[in-house]
Amino acid sequence: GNQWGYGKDDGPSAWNTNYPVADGDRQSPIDILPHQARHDPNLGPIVLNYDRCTSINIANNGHSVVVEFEDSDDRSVIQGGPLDNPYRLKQFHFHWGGKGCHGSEHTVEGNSYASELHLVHWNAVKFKTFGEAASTSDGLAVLGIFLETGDEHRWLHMITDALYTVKFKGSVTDFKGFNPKCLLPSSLHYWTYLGSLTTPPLHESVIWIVVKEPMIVSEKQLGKFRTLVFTGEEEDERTRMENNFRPPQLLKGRTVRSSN
Ligand SMILES: C[C@H](CNC(=O)c1ccc(S(N)(=O)=O)cc1)Cn1ccc2ccccc21
Ligand SMILES: [Zn+2]
Repeated sequence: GNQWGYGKDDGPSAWNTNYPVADGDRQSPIDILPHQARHDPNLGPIVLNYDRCTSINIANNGHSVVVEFEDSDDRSVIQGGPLDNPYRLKQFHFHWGGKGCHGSEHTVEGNSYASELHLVHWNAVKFKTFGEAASTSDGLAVLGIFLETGDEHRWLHMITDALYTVKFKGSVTDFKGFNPKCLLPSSLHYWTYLGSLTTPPLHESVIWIVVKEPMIVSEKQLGKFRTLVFTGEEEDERTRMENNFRPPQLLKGRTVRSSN
């Protein structure tokens, strides 16, 4: 099939071969210029109702580590801000760099963060399935949170302690009772713009909500993400999972709005 990755031959610069939308008009991520963002007083706060969220498993899909949620009802939704409907939490995952390098996808005035967390939600009011929402304009809302290195994050160990169970591509293990609300920074002020999935198939279906305040994690915690490998247990080469980020794409005239 359309094998893609983050290497020299199958990485972001080659994606447009199998996914021509890679050169489209609303691709993500982007470099955010705060002074050029339009402050919109009509942009209300983001509201997260995760209190009854149900995490199911944690998996290595060969591109990142993903925690999946039960999304058969509105038990965990995001609403408000730029969103006209509540969007259901489907999964969250991370993008990160190599040791001492940066690995966020969005950048701010050309500056990268160490990593970026994506909480992926879909519009179950307008669409019957995640797949349908993922391939239709504004079917998805992704909340992006930057990770910056500093003190240890008091709750991230719940994720990093499980990473050894999903070292290889294709591994999945139970991961119940985790509420990602514990990962969020204190302020949810954000930038928002219309964009895309940042990995193939790169569908232009995402309302991006990028939180301004980063969460702080320790270098040691971040290093545990790099113990994962892109490759399957049966493959002989072990390629460390790191630098799984797409670089910023052209804005092509889009407006980035800013909550207060
Ligand atoms: C498009 C989908 C696979 N891709 C994603 O779900 C996805 C989500 C978020 C991002 S990011 N980095 O922009 O936040 C990137 C890719 C395949 N797919 C199609 C139907 C479907 C049903 C269940 C699961 C996956 C499914
Ligand atoms: Zn992502």
